[in-house]
Amino acid sequence: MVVLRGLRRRWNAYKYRFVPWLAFNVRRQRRTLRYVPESSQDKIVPDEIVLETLLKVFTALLVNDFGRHVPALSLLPAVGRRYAQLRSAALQPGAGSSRSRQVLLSPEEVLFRTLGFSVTRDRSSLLSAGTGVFVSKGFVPKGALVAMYPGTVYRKHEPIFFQSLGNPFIFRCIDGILIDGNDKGLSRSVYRSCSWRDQLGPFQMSDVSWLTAAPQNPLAVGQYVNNCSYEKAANVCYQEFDVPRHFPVELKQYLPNIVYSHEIESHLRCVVLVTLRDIKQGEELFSNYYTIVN
Ligand SMILES: C[S@@+](CC[C@H](N)C(=O)[O-])C[C@H]1O[C@@H](n2cnc3c(N)ncnc32)[C@H](O)[C@@H]1O
Repeated sequence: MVVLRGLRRRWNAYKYRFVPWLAFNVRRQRRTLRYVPESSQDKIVPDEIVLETLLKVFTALLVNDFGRHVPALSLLPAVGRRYAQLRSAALQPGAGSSRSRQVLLSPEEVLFRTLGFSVTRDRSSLLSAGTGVFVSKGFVPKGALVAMYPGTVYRKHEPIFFQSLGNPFIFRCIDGILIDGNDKGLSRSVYRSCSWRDQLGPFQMSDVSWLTAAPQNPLAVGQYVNNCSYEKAANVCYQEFDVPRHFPVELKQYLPNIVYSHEIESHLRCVVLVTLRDIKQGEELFSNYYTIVN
């Protein structure tokens, strides 16, 4: 009996890393476990709002990190001019005093000043669930973008077998696209290598800092959100977002996703986490691992 219970506990902790089990259950349970009604294909947050939110946060991060970007920005005059406009808009009276804006703030503080909350990783409130993600400051209203799911983006036929072994961070989109959000081992090396491959002169086309303990994009912690349970209902949900081609090149350095290969022209797939209800400071985020809105 004790042995059986032990085995069951180990399986419950392991099954989310077992890709065939995940694939089977996503397909089988999509109908019953989705938080959006079957009749509705609408996203909880429209794409335009997701884009607007990302642009707002990324611009604030760029403005805050001004010194580091001056050499790169001066190489592309058009981008430099756009950046100068963004910066002066951000420094206008009413957008915070210019003196306080000159000080380099932590990314979490920039997020708090921009969206009214910040999120961080910490020990989960669930026993033996490892790390989780918490609203560390402020308040997140229902229907807001609260985090991003970082990682390498694989299309169906692309080789992910070795990266997937014992990997609990593989996220499956409804159309079969996979996102590997593991910040360790082979997954980490693949992400870094793709990121170097895509670098455009001084411009990074993606953010590699989510692989560290101090991500420069503070939203890029969604891979650490734990699964809901009877006691802890889901308060966030996954939503797919394709990055439009016109996304500003100077802001791509904050995107925590990269495509594994460039075989065909396609949009970069991101997955964002959006809130299902108001979430207060100190609360942990919980998702349903089978809930995706495409
Ligand atoms: C994507 S990871 C989430 C981050 C993880 N907590 C960590 O510290 O790395 C998924 C893994 O977290 C653990 N986990 C997630 N939700 C859980 C829950 N409700 N109860 C127990 N463990 C959970 C399982 O080990 C699962 O394989």
